[in-house]
Amino acid sequence: MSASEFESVEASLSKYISPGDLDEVRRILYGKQTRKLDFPQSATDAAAERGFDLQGCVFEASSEQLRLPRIVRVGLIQNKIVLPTDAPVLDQIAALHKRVGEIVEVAAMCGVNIVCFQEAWSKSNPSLLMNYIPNIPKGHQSRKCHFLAKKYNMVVVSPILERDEIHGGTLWNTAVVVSNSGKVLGKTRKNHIPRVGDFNESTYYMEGNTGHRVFQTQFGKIAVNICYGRHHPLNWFMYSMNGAEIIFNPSATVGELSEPMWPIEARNAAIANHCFTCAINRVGTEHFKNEFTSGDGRKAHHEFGHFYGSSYVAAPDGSRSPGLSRIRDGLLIAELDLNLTRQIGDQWNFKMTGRYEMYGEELTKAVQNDFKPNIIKE
Ligand SMILES: NC(=O)NCCC(=O)O
Repeated sequence: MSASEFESVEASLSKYISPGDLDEVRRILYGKQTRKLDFPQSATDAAAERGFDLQGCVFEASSEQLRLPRIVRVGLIQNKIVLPTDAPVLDQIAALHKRVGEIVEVAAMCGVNIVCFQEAWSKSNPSLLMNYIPNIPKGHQSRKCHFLAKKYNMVVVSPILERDEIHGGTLWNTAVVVSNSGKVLGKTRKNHIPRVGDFNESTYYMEGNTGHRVFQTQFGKIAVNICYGRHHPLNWFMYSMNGAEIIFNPSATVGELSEPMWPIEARNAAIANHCFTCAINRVGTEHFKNEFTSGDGRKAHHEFGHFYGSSYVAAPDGSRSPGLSRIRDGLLIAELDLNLTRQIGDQWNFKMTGRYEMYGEELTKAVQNDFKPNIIKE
Protein backbone atom coordinates (compact mmCIF):
# COMPACT_ATOMS: atom_id res chain seq x y z
CA MET A 1 0.00 0.00 0.00
CA SER A 2 1.36 3.44 -0.89
CA ALA A 3 1.63 6.38 1.50
CA SER A 4 -1.22 8.08 -0.32
CA GLU A 5 -3.53 5.10 0.30
CA PHE A 6 -2.86 4.41 3.99
CA GLU A 7 -5.89 5.76 5.89
CA SER A 8 -4.52 6.37 9.41
CA VAL A 9 -2.56 4.92 12.30
CA GLU A 10 -5.75 4.85 14.37
CA ALA A 11 -7.63 2.79 11.76
CA SER A 12 -4.76 0.30 11.66
CA LEU A 13 -4.55 0.02 15.44
CA SER A 14 -8.29 -0.64 15.68
CA LYS A 15 -8.10 -3.21 12.90
CA TYR A 16 -5.13 -5.23 14.14
CA ILE A 17 -4.85 -4.81 17.92
CA SER A 18 -7.09 -7.01 20.03
CA PRO A 19 -9.88 -5.12 21.80
CA GLY A 20 -8.37 -6.20 25.14
CA ASP A 21 -5.05 -4.52 24.35
CA LEU A 22 -6.35 -1.55 22.42
CA ASP A 23 -7.24 0.59 25.46
CA GLU A 24 -3.76 0.13 26.92
CA VAL A 25 -2.06 0.83 23.59
CA ARG A 26 -4.15 3.97 23.20
CA ARG A 27 -3.47 5.08 26.80
CA ILE A 28 0.26 4.77 26.32
CA LEU A 29 0.38 6.33 22.86
CA TYR A 30 -2.37 8.95 23.22
CA GLY A 31 -2.66 9.69 26.95
CA LYS A 32 -5.83 9.88 29.01
CA GLN A 33 -8.76 8.68 26.90
CA THR A 34 -10.84 11.53 25.53
CA ARG A 35 -14.61 11.14 25.42
CA LYS A 36 -16.18 10.78 21.97
CA LEU A 37 -18.20 13.84 20.98
CA ASP A 38 -21.73 13.07 19.78
CA PHE A 39 -22.92 14.93 16.70
CA PRO A 40 -26.45 15.63 15.49
CA GLN A 41 -27.53 13.05 12.91
CA SER A 42 -27.90 15.85 10.34
CA ALA A 43 -24.17 16.63 10.70
CA THR A 44 -23.09 12.99 10.39
CA ASP A 45 -25.31 12.59 7.31
CA ALA A 46 -24.02 15.80 5.72
CA ALA A 47 -20.36 14.74 6.27
CA ALA A 48 -21.08 11.34 4.68
CA GLU A 49 -22.89 12.91 1.72
CA ARG A 50 -20.17 15.52 1.20
CA GLY A 51 -17.47 12.88 1.50
CA PHE A 52 -15.34 13.98 4.43
CA ASP A 53 -14.09 12.47 7.66
CA LEU A 54 -15.95 13.85 10.71
CA GLN A 55 -14.51 13.11 14.13
CA GLY A 56 -14.90 14.65 17.53
CA CYS A 57 -13.74 14.33 21.11
CA VAL A 58 -14.03 16.02 24.48
CA PHE A 59 -11.14 17.07 26.71
CA GLU A 60 -12.49 17.33 30.24
CA ALA A 61 -11.17 19.26 33.23
CA SER A 62 -11.93 18.79 36.94
CA SER A 63 -14.75 20.89 38.31
CA GLU A 64 -13.59 23.86 40.39
CA GLN A 65 -15.23 25.65 43.33
CA LEU A 66 -14.43 29.18 42.21
CA ARG A 67 -14.61 29.00 38.43
CA LEU A 68 -17.23 27.71 36.07
CA PRO A 69 -16.05 25.39 33.28
CA ARG A 70 -14.86 27.33 30.24
CA ILE A 71 -16.08 25.19 27.38
CA VAL A 72 -15.15 25.96 23.78
CA ARG A 73 -15.50 23.90 20.61
CA VAL A 74 -12.75 24.18 18.03
CA GLY A 75 -13.03 22.90 14.45
CA LEU A 76 -9.99 21.92 12.38
CA ILE A 77 -10.50 21.63 8.63
CA GLN A 78 -8.16 19.78 6.28
CA ASN A 79 -8.90 19.58 2.57
CA LYS A 80 -7.53 18.67 -0.82
CA ILE A 81 -7.42 21.19 -3.60
CA VAL A 82 -10.49 20.80 -5.80
CA LEU A 83 -9.32 21.78 -9.30
CA PRO A 84 -5.97 21.04 -10.94
CA THR A 85 -3.16 23.46 -10.13
CA ASP A 86 -3.20 24.89 -13.67
CA ALA A 87 -6.92 25.74 -13.69
CA PRO A 88 -7.62 29.50 -13.73
CA VAL A 89 -6.76 30.86 -10.30
CA LEU A 90 -10.13 32.44 -9.60
CA ASP A 91 -11.83 29.13 -10.47
CA GLN A 92 -9.52 27.31 -8.06
CA ILE A 93 -10.31 29.79 -5.31
CA ALA A 94 -14.06 29.63 -5.96
CA ALA A 95 -13.99 25.81 -5.86
CA LEU A 96 -12.09 25.82 -2.57
CA HIS A 97 -14.45 28.38 -1.08
CA LYS A 98 -17.36 26.14 -1.96
CA ARG A 99 -15.69 23.03 -0.52
CA VAL A 100 -14.55 24.67 2.69
CA GLY A 101 -17.90 26.46 3.00
CA GLU A 102 -19.75 23.12 3.02
CA ILE A 103 -17.44 21.77 5.73
CA VAL A 104 -17.84 24.93 7.83
CA GLU A 105 -21.60 24.48 7.57
CA VAL A 106 -21.27 21.09 9.27
CA ALA A 107 -18.98 22.66 11.89
CA ALA A 108 -21.78 25.13 12.61
CA MET A 109 -24.31 22.29 13.00
CA CYS A 110 -21.98 20.87 15.65
CA GLY A 111 -21.72 24.10 17.62
CA VAL A 112 -18.12 25.00 16.73
CA ASN A 113 -16.99 28.34 18.19
CA ILE A 114 -13.58 28.71 16.52
CA VAL A 115 -12.68 27.19 13.18
CA CYS A 116 -9.21 27.12 11.65
CA PHE A 117 -8.31 26.18 8.06
CA GLN A 118 -5.06 24.71 6.76
CA GLU A 119 -2.11 26.89 5.69
CA ALA A 120 -2.87 28.94 2.55
CA TRP A 121 -6.19 27.16 2.38
CA SER A 122 -7.55 28.82 -0.72
CA LYS A 123 -4.60 27.88 -2.93
CA SER A 124 -2.49 24.95 -3.98
CA ASN A 125 0.61 24.46 -1.86
CA PRO A 126 2.11 27.86 -0.94
CA SER A 127 5.66 26.80 -1.76
CA LEU A 128 4.93 27.16 -5.46
CA LEU A 129 3.63 30.63 -5.78
CA MET A 130 0.91 31.42 -8.24
CA ASN A 131 0.04 34.74 -9.76
CA TYR A 132 -2.76 35.86 -7.53
CA ILE A 133 -2.06 37.06 -4.01
CA PRO A 134 -5.10 38.81 -2.60
CA ASN A 135 -4.88 41.80 -0.32
CA ILE A 136 -6.49 41.71 3.04
CA PRO A 137 -9.01 42.65 4.19
CA LYS A 138 -10.42 43.32 0.74
CA GLY A 139 -9.53 40.00 -0.98
CA HIS A 140 -11.89 37.20 -1.84
CA GLN A 141 -10.58 35.04 0.97
CA SER A 142 -11.39 37.54 3.68
CA ARG A 143 -14.84 38.40 2.42
CA LYS A 144 -15.80 34.76 2.52
CA CYS A 145 -14.56 34.47 6.09
CA HIS A 146 -16.38 37.59 7.31
CA PHE A 147 -19.55 36.13 5.92
CA LEU A 148 -19.02 32.72 7.52
CA ALA A 149 -17.97 34.20 10.88
CA LYS A 150 -21.04 36.38 11.15
CA LYS A 151 -23.47 33.83 9.77
CA TYR A 152 -22.36 31.10 12.19
CA ASN A 153 -21.24 33.26 15.16
CA MET A 154 -17.84 31.60 14.83
CA VAL A 155 -14.28 32.92 15.04
CA VAL A 156 -12.59 32.06 11.73
CA VAL A 157 -8.81 31.65 11.50
CA SER A 158 -7.97 32.03 7.84
CA PRO A 159 -4.37 31.39 6.76
CA ILE A 160 -3.71 33.11 3.44
CA LEU A 161 -0.96 34.62 1.35
CA GLU A 162 -0.98 38.38 1.83
CA ARG A 163 0.28 41.10 -0.44
CA ASP A 164 1.28 44.18 1.53
CA GLU A 165 0.69 47.02 -0.91
CA ILE A 166 1.88 49.77 1.42
CA HIS A 167 5.26 48.10 1.76
CA GLY A 168 6.22 47.68 -1.88
CA GLY A 169 3.97 44.71 -2.50
CA THR A 170 5.82 42.51 0.00
CA LEU A 171 4.37 39.03 0.34
CA TRP A 172 3.68 37.43 3.67
CA ASN A 173 2.30 34.10 4.79
CA THR A 174 -0.41 35.34 7.12
CA ALA A 175 -3.31 34.19 9.23
CA VAL A 176 -6.27 36.54 9.52
CA VAL A 177 -8.39 36.17 12.61
CA VAL A 178 -12.00 37.12 11.95
CA SER A 179 -14.06 37.64 15.08
CA ASN A 180 -17.47 36.03 15.46
CA SER A 181 -18.88 39.54 14.92
CA GLY A 182 -17.67 39.25 11.31
CA LYS A 183 -14.98 41.93 11.80
CA VAL A 184 -11.26 41.33 11.34
CA LEU A 185 -9.71 41.10 14.80
CA GLY A 186 -6.20 41.17 13.38
CA LYS A 187 -3.57 39.29 11.48
CA THR A 188 -0.38 37.47 12.36
CA ARG A 189 2.47 36.50 10.04
CA LYS A 190 4.50 33.32 9.72
CA ASN A 191 7.71 33.85 11.68
CA HIS A 192 9.85 31.04 10.32
CA ILE A 193 10.13 30.39 6.60
CA PRO A 194 11.26 26.91 5.48
CA ARG A 195 14.24 26.16 3.30
CA VAL A 196 13.86 22.40 3.46
CA GLY A 197 13.04 19.75 0.86
CA ASP A 198 10.97 21.41 -1.85
CA PHE A 199 9.68 24.04 0.55
CA ASN A 200 11.71 26.92 -0.85
CA GLU A 201 9.35 29.47 0.60
CA SER A 202 12.02 32.09 1.30
CA THR A 203 11.96 32.75 -2.45
CA TYR A 204 8.38 33.95 -2.17
CA TYR A 205 7.69 35.69 1.12
CA MET A 206 9.39 37.22 4.10
CA GLU A 207 9.88 36.25 7.72
CA GLY A 208 6.92 37.68 9.64
CA ASN A 209 7.21 40.90 11.61
CA THR A 210 4.14 40.69 13.83
CA GLY A 211 5.85 38.93 16.76
CA HIS A 212 3.80 36.56 18.86
CA ARG A 213 0.36 38.15 18.90
CA VAL A 214 -2.44 36.63 20.88
CA PHE A 215 -6.05 37.37 20.02
CA GLN A 216 -8.59 37.77 22.78
CA THR A 217 -11.79 36.26 21.40
CA GLN A 218 -15.13 35.67 23.05
CA PHE A 219 -14.09 32.00 23.31
CA GLY A 220 -10.61 32.33 24.76
CA LYS A 221 -7.15 33.65 23.94
CA ILE A 222 -5.82 32.20 20.70
CA ALA A 223 -2.62 32.38 18.65
CA VAL A 224 -1.51 31.03 15.28
CA ASN A 225 1.90 29.41 14.82
CA ILE A 226 2.02 28.87 11.06
CA CYS A 227 3.44 25.56 9.75
CA TYR A 228 7.26 25.49 9.92
CA GLY A 229 7.08 27.51 13.16
CA ARG A 230 6.11 24.26 14.87
CA HIS A 231 9.73 23.07 14.70
CA HIS A 232 10.76 26.04 16.87
CA PRO A 233 9.95 25.42 20.53
CA LEU A 234 10.61 29.08 21.39
CA ASN A 235 8.00 30.16 18.86
CA TRP A 236 5.29 28.17 20.65
CA PHE A 237 6.68 29.37 23.95
CA MET A 238 6.39 33.07 23.09
CA TYR A 239 2.73 32.73 22.09
CA SER A 240 2.16 31.04 25.39
CA MET A 241 4.11 33.77 27.24
CA ASN A 242 1.64 36.25 25.76
CA GLY A 243 -1.19 34.24 27.26
CA ALA A 244 -2.39 31.94 24.44
CA GLU A 245 -4.71 29.22 25.70
CA ILE A 246 -5.14 27.61 22.26
CA ILE A 247 -2.42 27.72 19.60
CA PHE A 248 -3.41 26.75 16.07
CA ASN A 249 -0.77 25.34 13.72
CA PRO A 250 -2.11 25.49 10.16
CA SER A 251 0.34 23.54 8.01
CA ALA A 252 1.18 22.10 4.60
CA THR A 253 3.71 19.32 4.87
CA VAL A 254 4.48 15.99 3.26
CA GLY A 255 5.12 12.47 4.49
CA GLU A 256 8.69 11.89 3.48
CA LEU A 257 9.79 15.06 5.13
CA SER A 258 7.97 15.37 8.41
CA GLU A 259 5.46 12.62 9.17
CA PRO A 260 7.33 11.08 12.12
CA MET A 261 7.69 14.55 13.68
CA TRP A 262 4.05 15.51 13.20
CA PRO A 263 2.48 13.69 16.17
CA ILE A 264 5.22 14.89 18.49
CA GLU A 265 5.81 18.58 17.93
CA ALA A 266 2.42 20.19 18.54
CA ARG A 267 1.72 17.71 21.32
CA ASN A 268 4.97 18.50 23.05
CA ALA A 269 4.19 22.21 22.74
CA ALA A 270 0.85 21.66 24.50
CA ILE A 271 2.60 19.88 27.33
CA ALA A 272 5.52 22.30 27.66
CA ASN A 273 3.33 25.41 27.56
CA HIS A 274 0.23 24.29 29.50
CA CYS A 275 -2.06 25.07 26.57
CA PHE A 276 -4.08 23.36 23.83
CA THR A 277 -2.55 23.02 20.37
CA CYS A 278 -4.38 22.31 17.13
CA ALA A 279 -2.25 20.88 14.33
CA ILE A 280 -3.89 21.05 10.89
CA ASN A 281 -2.31 19.63 7.77
CA ARG A 282 -3.26 19.85 4.12
CA VAL A 283 -4.26 16.56 2.48
CA GLY A 284 -3.76 15.03 -0.96
CA THR A 285 -1.12 14.99 -3.68
CA GLU A 286 -0.84 18.09 -5.85
CA HIS A 287 0.45 17.86 -9.38
CA PHE A 288 2.23 20.78 -11.04
CA LYS A 289 2.51 20.98 -14.82
CA ASN A 290 6.00 22.48 -14.76
CA GLU A 291 8.56 20.23 -13.14
CA PHE A 292 10.80 21.69 -10.46
CA THR A 293 13.94 20.86 -8.49
CA SER A 294 15.42 22.05 -5.25
CA GLY A 295 19.06 21.63 -6.14
CA ASP A 296 19.37 18.64 -3.80
CA GLY A 297 20.42 16.00 -6.31
CA ARG A 298 16.91 14.71 -6.92
CA LYS A 299 15.56 14.53 -10.45
CA ALA A 300 13.12 17.24 -11.52
CA HIS A 301 9.62 16.28 -10.44
CA HIS A 302 6.00 17.43 -10.62
CA GLU A 303 4.82 16.71 -7.08
CA PHE A 304 5.87 17.59 -3.54
CA GLY A 305 4.82 14.25 -2.16
CA HIS A 306 1.74 13.30 -0.23
CA PHE A 307 0.24 15.87 2.15
CA TYR A 308 -0.79 13.49 4.88
CA GLY A 309 -3.59 15.33 6.72
CA SER A 310 -3.68 13.68 10.20
CA SER A 311 -4.87 16.86 11.88
CA TYR A 312 -5.21 16.55 15.66
CA VAL A 313 -5.66 18.42 18.94
CA ALA A 314 -3.33 18.06 21.92
CA ALA A 315 -4.03 19.02 25.51
CA PRO A 316 -1.79 20.30 28.31
CA ASP A 317 -2.07 16.99 30.18
CA GLY A 318 -0.34 15.18 27.30
CA SER A 319 -3.50 13.60 25.93
CA ARG A 320 -4.46 14.02 22.31
CA SER A 321 -7.34 13.43 19.96
CA PRO A 322 -7.27 10.78 17.26
CA GLY A 323 -5.92 12.12 13.98
CA LEU A 324 -8.12 12.77 10.97
CA SER A 325 -7.62 10.69 7.85
CA ARG A 326 -4.29 10.77 5.99
CA ILE A 327 -6.07 10.68 2.64
CA ARG A 328 -9.45 12.36 2.91
CA ASP A 329 -10.83 15.80 3.64
CA GLY A 330 -11.87 16.13 7.22
CA LEU A 331 -13.35 18.09 10.08
CA LEU A 332 -12.12 17.43 13.60
CA ILE A 333 -14.13 18.97 16.40
CA ALA A 334 -12.73 19.10 19.90
CA GLU A 335 -14.57 20.34 22.93
CA LEU A 336 -12.06 21.89 25.32
CA ASP A 337 -12.47 23.00 28.91
CA LEU A 338 -9.94 25.82 29.05
CA ASN A 339 -9.75 25.43 32.84
CA LEU A 340 -7.49 22.46 32.13
CA THR A 341 -4.65 24.83 31.19
CA ARG A 342 -4.34 26.30 34.70
CA GLN A 343 -5.11 23.00 36.40
CA ILE A 344 -2.17 21.33 34.66
CA GLY A 345 -0.03 24.43 35.15
CA ASP A 346 -0.69 24.26 38.91
CA GLN A 347 0.21 20.56 38.92
CA TRP A 348 3.40 20.66 36.84
CA ASN A 349 4.45 24.30 37.32
CA PHE A 350 6.50 24.62 34.14
CA LYS A 351 5.76 28.35 33.97
CA MET A 352 6.66 28.85 37.60
CA THR A 353 9.83 26.75 37.46
CA GLY A 354 11.06 28.06 34.07
CA ARG A 355 14.35 29.98 34.54
CA TYR A 356 13.45 32.66 32.05
CA GLU A 357 15.76 35.34 33.40
CA MET A 358 18.69 32.94 33.19
CA TYR A 359 17.78 31.85 29.64
CA GLY A 360 17.25 35.51 28.68
CA GLU A 361 20.70 36.51 29.90
CA GLU A 362 22.38 33.52 28.27
CA LEU A 363 20.53 33.96 24.98
CA THR A 364 21.45 37.63 24.89
CA LYS A 365 25.10 36.60 25.14
CA ALA A 366 24.75 33.69 22.68
CA VAL A 367 23.60 35.96 19.83
CA GLN A 368 26.62 38.30 20.16
CA ASN A 369 29.48 37.99 17.66
CA ASP A 370 32.02 37.50 20.45
CA PHE A 371 30.00 34.71 22.13
CA LYS A 372 32.07 31.98 23.74
CA PRO A 373 30.15 28.74 24.42
CA ASN A 374 30.18 27.80 28.10
CA ILE A 375 32.18 24.56 27.81
CA ILE A 376 34.42 23.36 30.58
CA LYS A 377 37.46 21.44 29.39
CA GLU A 378 39.98 19.46 31.33
N1 LIG B 1 4.62 25.02 4.59
C1 LIG B 1 5.70 24.76 5.31
O1 LIG B 1 6.18 25.61 6.06
N2 LIG B 1 6.26 23.53 5.14
C2 LIG B 1 7.54 23.20 5.62
C3 LIG B 1 7.71 21.77 5.88
C4 LIG B 1 7.45 21.40 7.30
O2 LIG B 1 7.49 22.25 8.19
O3 LIG B 1 7.23 20.22 7.56
